[in-house]
Amino acid sequence: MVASPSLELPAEATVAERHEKAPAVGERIPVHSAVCFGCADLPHGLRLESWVTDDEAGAAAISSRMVLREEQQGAPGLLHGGLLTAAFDEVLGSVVALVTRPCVTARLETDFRAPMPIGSTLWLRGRVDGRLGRKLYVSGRAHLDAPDGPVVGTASALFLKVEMDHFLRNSRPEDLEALGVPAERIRAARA
Ligand SMILES: CCCCC/C=C\C/C=C\C/C=C\C/C=C\CCCC(=O)SCCNC(=O)CCNC(=O)[C@H](O)C(C)(C)COP(=O)(O)OP(=O)(O)OC[C@H]1O[C@@H](n2cnc3c(N)ncnc32)[C@H](O)[C@@H]1OP(=O)(O)O
Repeated sequence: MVASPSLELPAEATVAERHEKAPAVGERIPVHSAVCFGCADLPHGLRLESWVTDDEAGAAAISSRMVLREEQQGAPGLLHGGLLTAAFDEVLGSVVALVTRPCVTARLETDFRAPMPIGSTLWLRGRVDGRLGRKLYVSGRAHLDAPDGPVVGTASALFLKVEMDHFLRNSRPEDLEALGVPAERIRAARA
């Protein structure tokens, strides 16, 4: 499958290794925010669980697991397609965060290859294929019911490194203050 031109890995891109402070191979990736739709243990969330995995080329890679629930249906008995894309956003965002942070999704393309029955488990993989300046090129695969089960979806994405100011300027002030960010710092970023 050929990705859109802006998602193609440039020849000058370099291998994106895990940051020295990132979790090691085999370790669970901690929930990055208690309110995250993707990884937090919320009644309405995807509840993805992720682990750091090994990669032949030394690139950052993860494996994730998601159980498909009744309330996630699109067609009867099948996962809503947008939720596979949301799952890839979480998985690919989490693998990028092993390299550098904070980053945001700029472009995300999903290929739906087979239906995903409710009650089954998705095993997703994400890998940072390369980095060029602020741009991180990532790809992912979703397998049904086993880490090496049939491939039901694939994804390619571009993430961009941003400064903390991105959140200081755009997140709701009350949410930032709840994280302990001083009101003065928020005001200064927005001045
Ligand atoms: C104190 C508060 C702390 C808050 C917590 C912080 C961090 C959290 C930590 C860890 C997170 C861990 C895990 C996360 C897991 C899952 C989260 C899921 C991820 C998300 O849920 S995240 C939300 C959705 N996401 C957005 O909300 C982004 C909205 N958007 C923007 O904010 C801007 O759009 C931005 C910043 C993307 C770019 O803006 P910009 O001004 O920085 O960059 P600019 O436009 O100059 O582009 C520079 C070069 O990228 C190329 N480029 C840009 N966009 C492109 C596109 N779409 N397609 C192809 N190429 C593109 C240009 O063509 C140019 O390329 P070139 O340099 O070659 O010309």
